[in-house]
Amino acid sequence: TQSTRPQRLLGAVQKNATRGDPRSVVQAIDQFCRQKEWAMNVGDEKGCILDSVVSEVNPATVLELGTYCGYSTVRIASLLPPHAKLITLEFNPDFAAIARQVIAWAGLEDKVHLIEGASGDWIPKMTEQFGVKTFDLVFLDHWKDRYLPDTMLMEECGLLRKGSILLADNVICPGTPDYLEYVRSSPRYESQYFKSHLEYTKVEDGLEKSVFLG
Ligand SMILES: Nc1ncc2ncn(CCCCCNC(=O)c3cc(-c4ccc(F)cc4)cc(O)c3O)c2n1
Ligand SMILES: [Mg+2]
Repeated sequence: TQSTRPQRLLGAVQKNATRGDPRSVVQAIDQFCRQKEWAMNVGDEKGCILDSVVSEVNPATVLELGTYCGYSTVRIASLLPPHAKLITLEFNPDFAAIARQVIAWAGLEDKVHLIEGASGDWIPKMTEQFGVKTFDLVFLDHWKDRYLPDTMLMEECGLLRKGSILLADNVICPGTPDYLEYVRSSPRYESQYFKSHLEYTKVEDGLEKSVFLG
C-alpha cells in the first residue's frame, strides 16, 4: 500500500537524523521538504522567528494548536527550560501517530504532551485535565478559521494571563483575516507582525505575535 507524506517525512527523520538530537531532526525535515516533498511545517525561516520568541518568553507552559508531524513541537520543546511543559493538540490520528515518533526520535517525549482531539473540545478541559492554570505561550497553527474562536475561548476559560504571548502562523498565507483584525484592534492585545515567507517558498507569509494585556 502507498505510504503517506507524513510517513515518508518520518522515514527521512529516521534515516538522516541522530536519535536524541532535536536540531538534526529539524534539519532532516527541512531538507526533506526542500528537496523531496513540500509539507506544511512552519519551516526554517519562520522557525527562526519562532525560536527567538520562545527563547525570549522562556515559557513554563506552552500550548500548540495543530501538531501535524511535530516539527514546531520539536523546535519549541528543544528550547524549553527543565520541568517546562508543552501541550500540543492534533485532530488527525494519522498525523498524531507520526508526530509521536518524530518527538520520540528527538528525545523530547518527557517535555511534550500530545493530545488527539479538536481545540474547541479540549481548551475548556485544560485546567481540569492537566492542571494548567494559564499558558505563557500559545502557538496557533491549526485550522485558520479556528484561530479567532479559540482565542476567545482561551480568554473565557481564563487560560491567558497578563503577559501571555500568542504566536500565530500563516496570518497571510493561507491567511487568518478575522483573527488579525481582532488582535490588532482589540485594546486587550499588543500585536506585532513578523514578515517572512510561506515555508520552503518565496510566497509572502508571516507570524503575528500578540501580548495579552489582561
Ligand atoms: N480545531 C482543531 N484542533 C486541533 C487540530 N489539529 C489539527 N487541526 C487541523 C489543522 C489542519 C492543518 C492546519 N494548517 C494548515 O492548514 C496550513 C496550511 C498551509 C498551506 C497549505 C497549502 C498552501 F497552498 C499554502 C499554505 C500552510 C501552513 O503552515 C499551515 O499550517 C486541528 N483543528
Ligand atoms: Mg502553519
